[in-house]
Amino acid sequence: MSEPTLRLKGVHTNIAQYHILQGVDFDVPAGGVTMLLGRNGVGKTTTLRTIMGLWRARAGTILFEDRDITGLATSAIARAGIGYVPEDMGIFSDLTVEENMTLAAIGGPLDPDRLDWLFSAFPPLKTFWKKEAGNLSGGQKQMLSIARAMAEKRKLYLIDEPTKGFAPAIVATLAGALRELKNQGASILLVEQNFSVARALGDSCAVMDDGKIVWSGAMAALAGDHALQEKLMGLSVETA
Ligand SMILES: Nc1ncnc2c1ncn2[C@@H]1O[C@H](COP(=O)(O)OP(=O)(O)OP(=O)(O)O)[C@@H](O)[C@H]1O
Repeated sequence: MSEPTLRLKGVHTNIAQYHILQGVDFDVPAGGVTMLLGRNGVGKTTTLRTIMGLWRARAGTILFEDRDITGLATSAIARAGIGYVPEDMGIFSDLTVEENMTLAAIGGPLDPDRLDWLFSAFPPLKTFWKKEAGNLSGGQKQMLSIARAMAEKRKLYLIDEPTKGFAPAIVATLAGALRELKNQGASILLVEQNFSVARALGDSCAVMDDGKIVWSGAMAALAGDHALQEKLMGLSVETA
């Protein structure tokens, strides 16, 4: 396996008095999709937020391309080359789609070729370019949220439950865009409860329980072992 793009070593995070991450260790290989799976409430979102510096690790190390990013400001982590799609989408409802996209491009103006690609992946963004984001449907808001993280080429994308609650056609559009991003050579760390999407997109996989990684390996190995899925993730996995 190639050198990891991201490495977490013994990461502990507290939220208020609660000890949520209890020594998280895993690697995200360079290129391809790493799934972060596990039951509800085991710490997946907290892991992504800790990587982005939105929660502070109180112990442990986070290395991005061999650089220690633990303790850096979120803006510095983004500038280092990590894009983040939060579970709550993080878009500005009062601003237009265009303004949302323009603000997301932290390095300068939007690249026209990049924008053309995003329009082909997410056609509603072109249709509603001058409209307020608050007027978009839920699926279109999610497209905007993902497109914002993709507004500039990044080395690593952290994406939190992008398909949650959406109809199959929207799920297919979102998954198709993530596949294209992967085919462009990006590294993606993806939290996803829809096991069909996880199986279709994932190359490697880390499974969390109770604030720790309890299994890691090839996605194909987990996808082919129903007893292991049941043991690690129980009934929270949608196998449809
Ligand atoms: N702001 C907060 N204040 C207090 N506890 C929190 C807060 N955010 C998360 N937690 C707790 O931290 C634990 C881990 O939550 P987290 O959102 O990381 O889990 P998750 O694996 O992403 O779950 P889900 O699939 O439900 O999003 C949960 O017990 C949750 O209740």
